[in-house]
Amino acid sequence: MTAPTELIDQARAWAAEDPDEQTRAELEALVAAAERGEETDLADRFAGTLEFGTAGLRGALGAGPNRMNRVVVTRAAAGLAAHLRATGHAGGSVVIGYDARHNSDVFARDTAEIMTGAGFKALVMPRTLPTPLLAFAIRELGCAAGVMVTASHNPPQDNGYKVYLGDGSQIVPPADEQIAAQIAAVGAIADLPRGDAGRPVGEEIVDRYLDTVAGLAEDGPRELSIVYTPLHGVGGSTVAQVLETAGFEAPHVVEEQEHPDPEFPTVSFPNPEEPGAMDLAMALAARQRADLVVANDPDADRCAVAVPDAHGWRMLRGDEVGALLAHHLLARGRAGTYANSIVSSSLLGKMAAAAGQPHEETLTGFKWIGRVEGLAFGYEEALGYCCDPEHVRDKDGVSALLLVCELAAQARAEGRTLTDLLDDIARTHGLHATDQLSVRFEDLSEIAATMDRLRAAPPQALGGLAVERVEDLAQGTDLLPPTDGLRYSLAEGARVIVRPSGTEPKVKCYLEVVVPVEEGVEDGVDAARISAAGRLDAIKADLRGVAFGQPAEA
Ligand SMILES: O=P([O-])(O)O[C@H]1O[C@H](COP(=O)(O)O)[C@@H](O)[C@H](O)[C@H]1O
Ligand SMILES: [Mg+2]
Repeated sequence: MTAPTELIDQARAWAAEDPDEQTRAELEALVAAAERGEETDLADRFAGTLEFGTAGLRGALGAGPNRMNRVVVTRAAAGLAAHLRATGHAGGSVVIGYDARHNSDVFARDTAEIMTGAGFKALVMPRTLPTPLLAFAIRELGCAAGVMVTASHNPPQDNGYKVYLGDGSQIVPPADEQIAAQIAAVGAIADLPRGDAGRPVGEEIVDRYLDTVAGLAEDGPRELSIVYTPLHGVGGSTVAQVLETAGFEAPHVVEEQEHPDPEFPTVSFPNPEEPGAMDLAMALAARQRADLVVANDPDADRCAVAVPDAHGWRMLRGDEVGALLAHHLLARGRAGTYANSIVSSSLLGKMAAAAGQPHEETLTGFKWIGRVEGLAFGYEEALGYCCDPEHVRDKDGVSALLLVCELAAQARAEGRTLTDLLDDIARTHGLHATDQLSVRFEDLSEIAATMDRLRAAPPQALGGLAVERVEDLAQGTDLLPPTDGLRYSLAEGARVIVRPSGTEPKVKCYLEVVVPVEEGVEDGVDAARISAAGRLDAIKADLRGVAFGQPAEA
C-alpha cells in the first residue's frame, strides 16, 4: 500500500529541516521506499510528537517527531527557552548534562546553542556524568533550569531528555504542558537563533558533589568487601571516588561493564531490575566472597543492591533498600517528611509514624517525590532514593549506594547483615513483601486496550483475596492528581496497582502483601516470607490472566 501523499509531504518537509545528515538520509530512504509501495514505519514516526512522560522525553533514536533526534531536541530546547522567558527567567543560566549514549553529547550541544541563541547562559557539564550531578549543579549554581540528556536504563537504541526547573526537580504539570505548548509553537528550526556552545562547568562541581555526598556518611566502621557495576553507564568514576573519600576500600568492579558503552554489550537491557542484568556482578561477588553487590543504572540515579543468602545471591527489591535507608536515617534522627510513590511499599509510612515523622505518598516518578515539602527522605520501588534532598532534589544512585555501604559495614561490625536488619524491620512492622509483573508490548495500542479491559471488568478476587475496593486513579483522589492507573485494595492489607509505564512500552502491575510476623517464634520471619511469597505468586498468576489474557503459567 502506498503511503498517503500527506504523510510523504510531511516527511519531506521534516527531512528538509533536519540538520543531521544521518536521520535526513534515513527519512529520505523511507520516503523513497514508501513511494515504491514498500511497507515502512513512516506512519509511526509521524503518529505524534514525543511527550513528557514520567521522566521527560524518551524514545527511540531516529528521524521524525515521534523519535529522538536533533530536530526534536532543538525544538524542545527552544520551547524550554520560551517557557523560561515567559516565567521571568530571561537571561538566566541553564545547566546541561549528558550521559554516554549515542548522540547525548550532540543533543547537549544543540541545547546549549539554542539556549545561548535565546539569550540564556548555557553551562555544560564537563564530561559524561551521573544524572544526580546535574540535579546537584542546578541548585549549586543557582540555575533557572537544567537539562539532562539520557535515556537512563532504556535499551541502546533509545535516548531521552530530562527537564528540571530552578528548584532542582523535574517538571510536573502545569509546567510540562506549558513547555509542550511552547514547543508546539516553535516555527522553522532554521529560523531559530543559535549562539555559541556555552561555557563548560569546571571540574570543581564534581569535587563539591563528592564532598557533599561523602559527608552524608558519619565516622564508623568501613570494613566491607564490595562488588560494584555501573552497568556500562557513567557512574563508575564518581562512585569509586565517593567510596574512597568516605574511607571505604576500592570496590571490585565488574570489568566488562566498567566503562561507558552506549551498546551495553553484556546485557539485554541495562536496567538492574531486568532479569540477568546483575548476573556478572553476582558471579564476581561469589568469586570474591564479597559482602555486598551494589550497582547503578547507566545514568547512576538508581541503585541496586544484592546480598548473599543461603542459596547464593539475592537482589533486594527497591522497597527493601528503601526500608533499609529509611531505617538508617531514622536511627540517625533525620527529621522531616518521609515520602514514597503510591506504587511503593506501605512500610515506609509505618516506619515514619513509629518514629513520629510525617509521611507522604506521591504519584509515580521522582518528579513528584523530589518536590515534597520538608522532604527528609524519599524513595520509589524502581530503585530510586533521595537521601540528601537539600542538595539533590531527585533520586541519586551514588549517595544511596554510599549509605547502603555504610549501613552494611555498620551491621557487619556487629556481626550482622542487611538481611538481619530487614528481619528486624519485619518483626516490628510486619512483613511487607512486594513484587512486580510487567509486560512489554510491541504494539502500543495494546497498552490502552489492557487498561480498558480492566476498567470494563474489574477482578473480584486476586490470588484468593477479595478485591475490596477499586479506584480508578484517572479520576484523581483527595490526595493525588489524576493519573492513568487502577488501584485494587485486597483483603488482608494486600494491594495491586496497574499502570502504563511512562518511560517504556510496558504495563506494570505493582503487588504488595502484608503478613504479620508471629511473635516469640524463632523462624517467624522466615515463615512470613514463605507465606508472602506464596500470596504474591497467586496474585501474579491471576493478574496474568485478568490483565494480559495469558495462561497462569506463562
Ligand atoms: O529512567 P529513570 O531511572 O530516570 O527512572 C524514571 O522512570 C521510573 C519508571 O517510570 P515508569 O514506571 O513510568 O516507566 C520512575 O519511577 C522514575 O521516577 C523515573 O525517573
Ligand atoms: Mg536512571
